[in-house]
Amino acid sequence: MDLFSKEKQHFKLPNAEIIYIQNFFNKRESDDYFKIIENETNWQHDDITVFGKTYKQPRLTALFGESNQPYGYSNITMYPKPFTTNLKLIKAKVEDFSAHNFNTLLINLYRDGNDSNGWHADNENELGKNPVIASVSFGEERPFHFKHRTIKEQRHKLHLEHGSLLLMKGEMQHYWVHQIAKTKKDIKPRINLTFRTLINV
Ligand SMILES: O=C(O)CCC(=O)C(=O)O
Ligand SMILES: [Fe+2]
Repeated sequence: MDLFSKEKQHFKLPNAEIIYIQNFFNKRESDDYFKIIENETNWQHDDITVFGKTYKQPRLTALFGESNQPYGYSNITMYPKPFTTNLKLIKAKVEDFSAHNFNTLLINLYRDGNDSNGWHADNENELGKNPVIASVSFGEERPFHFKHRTIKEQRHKLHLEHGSLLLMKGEMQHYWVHQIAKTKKDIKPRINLTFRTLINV
């Protein structure tokens, strides 16, 4: 039955391919995974340096990997922990659906509306040329904004619902940037899992 309630949206945009599945996990699975991941994860709170000034990153993070290869972005180098049983289950389902293998998982915990993820692209060399990135969301729904770097009218917003899957493919990480903005609304925490494939560079 679950299959029929899944809504799949396919967005064909200039220089990007985006697929969104609303109920990739059902409500019960999503509630359970939210609690499990929130409690089982050893959250990190890293410093980031922007224009020579050091701040605490406005969210908590954790990295999981199939090897010991570190992953670095915005002056942060993260060292992976081995995948847990639950994270392996989520990864298997995402891989099955996307027909793509992932070896790395970056998890973000947005504790409240003050937590955010500024405009960026996931374009590090070790992600390869046109990376496929799979993003699973649990908890509070937050808008995901994305805009084309040069085509100014290409600005969009997708509400990433509890239990949803967002696939970013094609040239997206070269031509587009994305963000999770802060909000003044009184909101509950959100967990986002981004599966990536690191290559040896
Ligand atoms: O929280 C999200 O939905 C986006 C996360 C993200 O862009 C990232 O971790 O690179
Ligand atoms: Fe990102």
